[in-house]
Amino acid sequence: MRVLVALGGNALLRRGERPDADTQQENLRLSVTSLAKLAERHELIITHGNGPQVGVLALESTQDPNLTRPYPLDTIVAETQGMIGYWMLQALQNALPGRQVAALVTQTLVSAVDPAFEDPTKFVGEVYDQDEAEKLAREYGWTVKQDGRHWRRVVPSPAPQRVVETRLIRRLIRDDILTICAGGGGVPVIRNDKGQLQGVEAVIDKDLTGSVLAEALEADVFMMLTDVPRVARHFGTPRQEEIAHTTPYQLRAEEFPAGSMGPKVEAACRFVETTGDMAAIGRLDEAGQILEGEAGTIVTPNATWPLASTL
Ligand SMILES: Nc1ncnc2c1ncn2[C@@H]1O[C@H](COP(=O)(O)OP(=O)(O)O)[C@@H](O)[C@H]1O
Ligand SMILES: NC(=O)OP(=O)(O)O
Repeated sequence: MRVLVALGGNALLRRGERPDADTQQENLRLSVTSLAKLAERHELIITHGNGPQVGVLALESTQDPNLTRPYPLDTIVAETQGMIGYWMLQALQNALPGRQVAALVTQTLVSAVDPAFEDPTKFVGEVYDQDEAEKLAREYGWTVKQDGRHWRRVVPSPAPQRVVETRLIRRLIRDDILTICAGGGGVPVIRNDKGQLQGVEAVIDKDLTGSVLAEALEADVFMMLTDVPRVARHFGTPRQEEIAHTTPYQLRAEEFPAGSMGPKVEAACRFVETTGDMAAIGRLDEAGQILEGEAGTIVTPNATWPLASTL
């Protein structure tokens, strides 16, 4: 089976950990164990988040006295693809000796007039208390918003339209190369009035890009791996109820938070509605069971649809 996996932030950083390189590399070394098992049996394409890392590099660039202006976000997303791509490449090569692995810098097309440019929603970087966040916003011209109990910087997050390097990725898959791509949702680009690719200041949601890429690559399964076992109704309340199997129709009747489960549910619905194939959301260490339909939240076109693993 062809499986596109979108790897959540906790594979790199657990809650409360400092974003040091060695911490993230060690976390990834453990995280790739379950991916390596999948890669032995399936055609795997891997994408990953970059929200915390974009924030670290953007702040570093903002505070660099040698720069006339901070590096733009498209450049910083490319930096995170290189950095996280390198960590993942090495972890996977060490877990799968002899296997060819590639980590690509890839771009994702967005619309230049996407309304998201006027309304930043994507959380990046560290969490602050309200006073500190507002001070940084004044100092650096950031927009900050509340994220649960904390405050964080937000940046525009336009809708992904297409991964520019889709054909190249397809060729790598055909050659049995385990490919890491579209990291951090991809470097956001538009086509300018001369028809040329040009970077824009944004961070695209990796799950939404994952869904677009999974469709373009004709993946059988689109799997989003995070730190909760299943999507839940009434999450975080005494009425919490985990969802084992559902459909886009049922999911669209519920509400999920914009900064976390919302984009995952939307990405799952879009993939299933467009392709008629299976999407899933669950824990990284249960990836194998999720593919068998024994863990995670499985999303299929209808309630009686056969699981991908039984086809
Ligand atoms: N209805 C829900 N069901 C399950 N988890 C939810 C729900 N609503 C919000 N969440 C939160 O969403 C988080 C996963 O989203 P996020 O942290 O953005 O993922 P990642 O960084 O792993 O891609 C979970 O850790 C959980 O706290
Ligand atoms: N780009 C992106 O969606 O990153 P996170 O998943 O880390 O927020």
